[in-house]
Amino acid sequence: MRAGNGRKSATPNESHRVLPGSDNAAPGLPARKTAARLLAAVIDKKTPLDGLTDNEHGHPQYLALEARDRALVRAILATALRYRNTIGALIGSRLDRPLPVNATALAHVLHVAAAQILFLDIPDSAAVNLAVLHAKGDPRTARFSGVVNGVLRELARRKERSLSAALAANRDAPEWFAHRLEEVYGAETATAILAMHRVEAPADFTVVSDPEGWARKLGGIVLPTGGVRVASLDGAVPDLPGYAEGAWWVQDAAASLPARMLGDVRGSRVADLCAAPGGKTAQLANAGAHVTALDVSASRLRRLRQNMERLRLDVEIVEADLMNWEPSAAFDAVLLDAPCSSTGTVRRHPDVPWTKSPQDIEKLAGVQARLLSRAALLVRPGGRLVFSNCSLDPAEGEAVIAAFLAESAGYERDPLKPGDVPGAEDFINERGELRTTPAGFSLDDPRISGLDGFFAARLRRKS
Ligand SMILES: C[S@@+](CC[C@H](N)C(=O)[O-])C[C@H]1O[C@@H](n2cnc3c(N)ncnc32)[C@H](O)[C@@H]1O
Repeated sequence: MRAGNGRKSATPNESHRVLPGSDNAAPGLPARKTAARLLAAVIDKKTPLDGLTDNEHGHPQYLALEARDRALVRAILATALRYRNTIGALIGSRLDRPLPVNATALAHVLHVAAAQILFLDIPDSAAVNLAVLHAKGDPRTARFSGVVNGVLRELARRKERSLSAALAANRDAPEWFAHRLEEVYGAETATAILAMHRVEAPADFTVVSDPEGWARKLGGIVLPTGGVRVASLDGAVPDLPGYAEGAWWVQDAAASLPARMLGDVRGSRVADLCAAPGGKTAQLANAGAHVTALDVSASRLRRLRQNMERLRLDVEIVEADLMNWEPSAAFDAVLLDAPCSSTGTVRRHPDVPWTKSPQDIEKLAGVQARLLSRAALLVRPGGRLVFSNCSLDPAEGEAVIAAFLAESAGYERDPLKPGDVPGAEDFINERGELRTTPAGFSLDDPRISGLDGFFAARLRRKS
């Protein structure tokens, strides 16, 4: 199959004009075009997918679609990103020579179609025909429409034979990320983490009470950490039983652990810094603390307020930058769930490794160090401070804490002991810190296994 030669290859700067005669009204074509456009934004411009597919402020092309097509676009993109290298290798194997490096528009059309053919429940013929129409309608790809047709038909014809070998031969992550996981966790754990990144995460719920009852009503299981896990949801979260009455909130099992590391907070004054959208605020308020929830983002605080209203939890909400916030008195306990690279959430956000870089991790580690030094000033003598985030990288976790302790004589470790947070015993490291990865909670069925990657350390301000 010919990919065309370098001289004739398309340039990324060509316009997105639609060629005359292309069938723009074909059912399903706008969804495929949108998927390719958003894939380009993620891969070429490093734009996070969450923003592009936000139902209020998302990409205009996405917002123009009906709800069903939006869901299709999200499914195509999640699949195309989760299996990006496997898909790329299979496309490559059907080409005589690699695609020219600047033929990115063509690559995105092929990846969007291949994701459907290889992994989604969509007829191969529909995926191929729409990709060909798509290619014909865009001046950047029109001359490659024959290549698109040939490559995708071959891919569909041989998928039974080639897919499992390709899955075994490829790591579905950018090289920097796979390499870093291996360096930090060793080859075996890195492989297990990357395998979990291919699987859609289950839905986890933190319940106000009666986990067994809610597991039955939601069709799930009770996790060792006390939350409820459902393999996949039937419909939208607000339509589930218990939503309106505030009986639970959606929160990954790992994300539920840092707030519990503060211990018994009943009646204590607790500051949840970097609080929005409020999963940990809800845990602390539900446990009986007087919570001050602070965040710098007004829009994220709006979501926090709505969540607290639904859960009927009373918390003080402060919109401020932690770096210059001056509360009137110190707190009994402080939780700092700092902004991070989010590399622990790849199962839910498969764009993360493709949009983040080692430089982002380095920059975020600096932000975390500054926020931690600031948060440390807000704890009363003898009080506890928990620092957490959802990065898999020790530069944003273990190293931040080690550096903080090295220069903060007024603080000491308050190591986590087995039993402090029931169900988290397997995740306590030798320094008494919490470290989870998606390879944890490994059950027989991968669809109900795993948890987000999280780090949390507990410190005490010396009296
Ligand atoms: C990881 S999220 C917090 C998630 C939240 N703790 C939860 O469990 O739902 C990090 C938050 O930090 C906030 N943030 C970032 N920089 C901040 C700053 N300088 N001051 C206050 N909040 C900040 C962001 O707006 C974001 O909401």
